Amino acid sequence: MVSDTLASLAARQRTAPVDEESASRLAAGGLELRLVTTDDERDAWTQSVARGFLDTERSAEQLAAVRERSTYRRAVGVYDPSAPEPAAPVGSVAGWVTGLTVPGGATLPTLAVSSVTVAATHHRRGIARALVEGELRTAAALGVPLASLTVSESQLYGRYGFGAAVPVTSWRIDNRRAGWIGPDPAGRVDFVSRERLRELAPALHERVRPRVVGELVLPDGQWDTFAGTRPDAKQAGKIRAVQYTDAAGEVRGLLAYSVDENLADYARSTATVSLLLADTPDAHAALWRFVLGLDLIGEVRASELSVDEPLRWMIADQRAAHVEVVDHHYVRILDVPAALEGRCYGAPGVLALEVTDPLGITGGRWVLRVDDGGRGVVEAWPDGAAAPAGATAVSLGVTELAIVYLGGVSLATLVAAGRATTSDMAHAARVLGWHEAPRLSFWY
Ligand SMILES: CC(=O)SCCNC(=O)CCNC(=O)[C@H](O)C(C)(C)COP(=O)(O)OP(=O)(O)OC[C@H]1O[C@@H](n2cnc3c(N)ncnc32)[C@H](O)[C@@H]1OP(=O)(O)O
Repeated sequence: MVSDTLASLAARQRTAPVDEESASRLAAGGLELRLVTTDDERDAWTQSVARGFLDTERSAEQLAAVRERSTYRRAVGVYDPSAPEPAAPVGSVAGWVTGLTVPGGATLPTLAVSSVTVAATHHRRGIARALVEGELRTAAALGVPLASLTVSESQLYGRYGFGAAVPVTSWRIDNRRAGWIGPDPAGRVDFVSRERLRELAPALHERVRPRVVGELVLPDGQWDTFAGTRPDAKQAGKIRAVQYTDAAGEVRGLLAYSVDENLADYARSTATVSLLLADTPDAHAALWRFVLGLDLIGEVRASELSVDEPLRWMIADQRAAHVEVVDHHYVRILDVPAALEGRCYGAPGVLALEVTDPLGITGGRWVLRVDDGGRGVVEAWPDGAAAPAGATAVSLGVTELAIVYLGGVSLATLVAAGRATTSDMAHAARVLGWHEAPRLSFWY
């Protein structure tokens, strides 16, 4: 459940004025930075975003569906008063405050950033930089400790302090070859309607999400995308929905997949899993077992799975699966002490941290003391003061701190890559590490 703090931060972020520094930087180039408020502005903004993401012009029905489902998001546009159609923004960004699961199971507020586009007529003039930096400063000023996003291109966001904290895997499985050696759970698997999947998924996700580091509280409207229940959904009828019910009669898992026929060899068609939500190991195993056993299917595809996905250990022939690791969920720390105190740690110890932030939002020096239970307390470490006796020194950029923040990448790896330094690599890596790989199961 979204806490009151999260809801109140989200409400304040939605209506906060645009960042003055970015507004004046853009004004110097003859451009205006504005919040999108009216329906007409929202529709024009949505059309610009669709074009920016190589999509088709939106129909009236699609615009209405977007309007109805995006009230939780703040939308900001950049306008060019000298353009022939000045009401159409030349730059866009959306952002909303939601919850991110961090090591230890706490849900911390994060500014989810999306829909960053700049018209091809106006690109490479600093518009995206002004939009992203402005939204980060606005969220930081409100006290939001983190920001996060998923990306179209990997090299765009490191310059703003975002780090690829949650790598995930994409799978292509030769299901005939794989061979099931996992469990055969006692519950039952049934096809259900997409509407039923839509109805059950939000509560099931909120049961699972606090246990999975890296997952976000999902805006309600996104479930319509998974279930194909938006009025404007494309090819919604391709989505097949399945539920797993345990022996006690409780629904513990949901699966959505679609099939593409192989016209050259019908018996080697492809099934693509778009959602596999499991509350128990039994539900997880039963749904994978079901999908790998589908008739007429020669390949099963799935993406946004953990780098440590247990499926690997439920198939007899691991080489039947081609697994690719991809960068997926990027995190930006906006408040180092709040972020560090929000998570738990892999081992006790004292770290003396020097963090640099090129945007000047949250760089500085802190001492992190982690107790035997893995809880961390952060103290200021003033410039010029010596580090506490016995502390392990760690020096890194805010991007690198974000990369290790969720425990998905070891500090030892970043040291080996020349992106961080420490006086005791093994100890610092153990403290900052976490026992489970993080995951984010969707794009936003
Ligand atoms: C969270 C999300 O929404 S991810 C989606 C990102 N958007 C897209 O992929 C849609 C298509 N692309 C676009 O709309 C634009 O090209 C954008 C938004 C990526 C960039 O917008 P621009 O206004 O051209 O960027 P801007 O001029 O502010 O450049 C900022 C920096 O990013 C760099 N940059 C911009 N685009 C790219 C790119 N495609 N590849 C590498 N670097 C880039 C610039 O060189 C500049 O670097 P610097 O300031 O460190 O010297």
